Amino acid sequence: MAIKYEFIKECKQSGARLGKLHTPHGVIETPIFMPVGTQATVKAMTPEELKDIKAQIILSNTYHLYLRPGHKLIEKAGGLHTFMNWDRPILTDSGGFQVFSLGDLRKISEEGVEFRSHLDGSKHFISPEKAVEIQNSLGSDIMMVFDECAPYPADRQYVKNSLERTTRWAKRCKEAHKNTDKQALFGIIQGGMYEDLRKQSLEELLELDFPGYAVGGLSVGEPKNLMYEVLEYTTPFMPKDKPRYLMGVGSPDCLIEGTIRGIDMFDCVLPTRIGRNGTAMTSQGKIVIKNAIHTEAFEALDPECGCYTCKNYSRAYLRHLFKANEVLGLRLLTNHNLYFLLKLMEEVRQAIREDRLLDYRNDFFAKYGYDNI
Ligand SMILES: CNc1nc2c(CCc3ccc(C(F)(F)F)cc3)c3[nH]c(N)nc(=O)c3cc2[nH]1
Ligand SMILES: [Zn+2]
Repeated sequence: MAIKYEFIKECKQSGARLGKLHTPHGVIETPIFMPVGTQATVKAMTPEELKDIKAQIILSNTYHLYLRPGHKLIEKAGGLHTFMNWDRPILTDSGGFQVFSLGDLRKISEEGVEFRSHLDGSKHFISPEKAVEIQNSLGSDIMMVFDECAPYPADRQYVKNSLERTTRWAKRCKEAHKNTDKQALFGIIQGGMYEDLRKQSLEELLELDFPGYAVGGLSVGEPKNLMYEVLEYTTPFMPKDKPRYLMGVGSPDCLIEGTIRGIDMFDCVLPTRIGRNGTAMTSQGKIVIKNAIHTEAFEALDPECGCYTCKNYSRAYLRHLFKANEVLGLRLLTNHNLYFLLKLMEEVRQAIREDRLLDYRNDFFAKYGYDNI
């Protein structure tokens, strides 16, 4: 068995789940936030620094690594864990979302997707089988099926046709997946914002009996309340004894609201992306460090934060680094933002243990403000 999900308890106040995900590269406590490492690196962070802030699993990407440096090269290097010196769990996305959102899409057919590389415009073709082959070469602990993430908004007929093809592709991925004892393949539920189509997608994928399921097709520009609504009529029908991954979701409010609605795993580029352009998530809401008000602010970024950045540097220094375009600036802010979200999820897990996640949510928003990041 490549992975084993251990359900520990449900929060009496909110229905959120506490669990453990056992993988060949270690145990992951859920609910969990997964740092994004698109090109085999969580930008500006070394694996040791990721371990220091208690990152348990990171994400990487089939589409990017296939285009550069190539999955065959990484296979020759001994797989992605060896190549990037990360010996804890890795989850790879299948590339479907990236092809649709990054590549210059040529056309989708039953066979797969033809696209031009966003790097050099060269023509490529990814099929479900190819997406599985790439992830088998990378050796990730958790692989995702090749799916189509329908755009938002999209009309009902398009979404229905798309989810049905995604199910056929999921079946082909399962048949092409060789390394089942070491690598777990997760199904991805589509169906847009249509309750009956979500149910259809889930039922079709349940028949294929994946070890874990992701909720795809969300965080694609829809209002947050609509995303929450889709979760409310989808997660209750997902297997209780298997992990649930909400793809592309990671602002603080969504992590808490998603956990309350039964999600176990999250990812998001926000903490690393906004960290590189000088925005910090703090317990008092977000801070734009280049703002002049921080010029002579000699206090920590976040007085309540225990991270390396907040223990050793002032806002004035961080502002100076960003104004001077110094690399250390984005490293320190990335470190803080990742620590902030990982710490948030640790507090969420503790709140579930003590059956008080709704209270935790109210306290958090009272301080943080319900504005999103
Ligand atoms: C931002 N919103 C969003 N992101 C979405 C993603 C990408 C998630 C992802 C995975 C790995 C990485 C890596 F860079 F770290 F590798 C980066 C991002 C989706 N992925 C698939 N397969 N189906 C979906 O239906 C889907 C919906 C998504 N909404
Ligand atoms: Zn900090």
